[in-house]
Amino acid sequence: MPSTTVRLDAPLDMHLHLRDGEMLNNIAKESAQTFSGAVVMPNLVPPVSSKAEIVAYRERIMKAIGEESFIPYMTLFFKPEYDRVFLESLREDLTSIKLYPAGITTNSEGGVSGFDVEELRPTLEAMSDLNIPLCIHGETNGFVMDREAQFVPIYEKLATAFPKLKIIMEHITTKESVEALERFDNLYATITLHHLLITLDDVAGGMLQPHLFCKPIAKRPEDREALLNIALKAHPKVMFGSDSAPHPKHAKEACGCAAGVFTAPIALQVLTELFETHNSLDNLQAFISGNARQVYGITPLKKQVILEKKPFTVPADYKGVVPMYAGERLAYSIREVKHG
Ligand SMILES: NC(=O)N[C@@H](CC(=O)O)C(=O)O
Ligand SMILES: [Zn+2]
Ligand SMILES: [Zn+2]
Repeated sequence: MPSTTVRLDAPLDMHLHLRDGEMLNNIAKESAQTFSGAVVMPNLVPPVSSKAEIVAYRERIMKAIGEESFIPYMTLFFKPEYDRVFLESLREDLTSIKLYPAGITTNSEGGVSGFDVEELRPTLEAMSDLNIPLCIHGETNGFVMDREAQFVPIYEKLATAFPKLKIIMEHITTKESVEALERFDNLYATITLHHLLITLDDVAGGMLQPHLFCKPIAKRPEDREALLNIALKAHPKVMFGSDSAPHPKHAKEACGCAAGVFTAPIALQVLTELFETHNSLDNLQAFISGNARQVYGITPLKKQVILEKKPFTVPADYKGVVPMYAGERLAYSIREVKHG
């Protein structure tokens, strides 16, 4: 009997941390081998915030991925002082601009400390005119389980004030964000793999699981349900964004565990199993690529990933970075990647 295979065309990861230096060289291929491209987050130390830094970071990424065909869709770290002339000068070098509230997540200290529309207007209007999407890590500094829901009014304020600006709610984790998506034409979202699978119970309900600790923290079963619901039907405003965020093992298995789940090497296999389990395989192509093409207006490199229903045991680590499901068996493995 022939084994079950699933073909994915040009998978895109619309939210990825590739890091820099040794980590970049160690992990970039884990995405570049199977994904056609990824939106690369700018939260380096210091953050990517000039044309020279974007261009140089892109070059370091291309060097790290070597022979693989892969497009890094570059982003700039949002600062309210960016003006139109500056943004015009690097329009061709970037895909979006990423806004972090100051101090809310890994390497976000230089982020935004207020959301006064008039203060942000010059930059956001210029972005709107230049058709540069705004990606946001949407959390307040309130109670950890409420941070994202508390940010929804800020999303709404921005979506109303800048109706032509594409605003992407990154790595959404709550039903409140899912509902906001429906209320505003210009709000979109990325959803991670882990937030489709886990709740806070998996992180802290038993023995603490540092490799599942991330920002935003995984929420309640009803939140996961709301995310699953729109992902499985590939709602046209949602895109896959792994938020794969590698940290060295010693920084995760530590007092003061760094936030981030490393999923790049397992994302396609696990998504395939998840969509199959829910009889939604027909929608996976749109979730993993089609919706992102529409929302961002991008044409990815041609790449076909053939997955096969054959167990794959997840390695304990990838060069010192522990992936989600380390040591466990997945139902699908990558059989082949075809180029062109
Ligand atoms: N998601 C995380 O928990 N961590 C990300 C930052 C981010 O995406 O917020 C990281 O850079 O480590
Ligand atoms: Zn984030
Ligand atoms: Zn992230």
